[in-house]
Amino acid sequence: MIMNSVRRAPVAVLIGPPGSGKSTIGSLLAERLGVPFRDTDTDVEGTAGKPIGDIFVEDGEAHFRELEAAAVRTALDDHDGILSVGGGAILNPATQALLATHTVIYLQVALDQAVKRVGLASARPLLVLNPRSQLRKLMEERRPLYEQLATLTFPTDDRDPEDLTTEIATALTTLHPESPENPE
Ligand SMILES: Nc1ncnc2c1ncn2[C@@H]1O[C@H](COP(=O)(O)OP(=O)(O)OP(=O)(O)O)[C@@H](O)[C@H]1O
Ligand SMILES: O=C(O)C1=C[C@@H](O)[C@@H](O)[C@H](O)C1
Ligand SMILES: [Mg+2]
Repeated sequence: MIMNSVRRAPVAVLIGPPGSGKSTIGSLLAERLGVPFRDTDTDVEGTAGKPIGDIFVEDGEAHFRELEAAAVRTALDDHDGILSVGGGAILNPATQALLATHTVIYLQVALDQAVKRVGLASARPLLVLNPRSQLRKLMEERRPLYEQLATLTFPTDDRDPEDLTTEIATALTTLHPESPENPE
């Protein structure tokens, strides 16, 4: 018997700047759709055996970006749920090319809200010194890439995470009505 291998691919890949809610909304969305959730930041930490902050300090950002590109490539091949990628993963040209063949959800956030949100969350090595100006700079640099790669875009400012998750789940069901996670 010859069996063709079935391609596994994420239901959707979440992109956006730090604090846009990729990890938070990604996890809620996966739960809502009954599929697994994966976050490449967590995969990179697993591979390196240490937190992202330590990778930046001990090995440098360039090494982190190599681990990140490999983690994204593996997850895109291997994961059939919701995938969140690190905020800067879209800077890598090979990753950009891979994402062009997937359903990509861009979570938008305004600078003010991103600053408040990252202030509440765990350490982010790129935002240790003057988080507001660092965030502004990276958001301005990356915005065109996020926009170019997005299949669907959702503003997240002043949105309740559960309500936003409902809106995204509905949009995904409309986009892919035949998917197994969307039974009639
Ligand atoms: N829609 C939202 N409204 C209010 N707070 C939110 C929303 N989405 C996320 N948050 C909060 O913002 C913080 C950052 O969210 P999260 O870690 O999900 O962002 P991220 O995009 O994964 O960031 P990073 O790129 O650094 O991994 C968390 O404390 C989270 O609870
Ligand atoms: O925006 C970025 O460049 C980053 C975002 C985080 O998700 C982590 O991937 C890391 O802190 C770098
Ligand atoms: Mg995250």
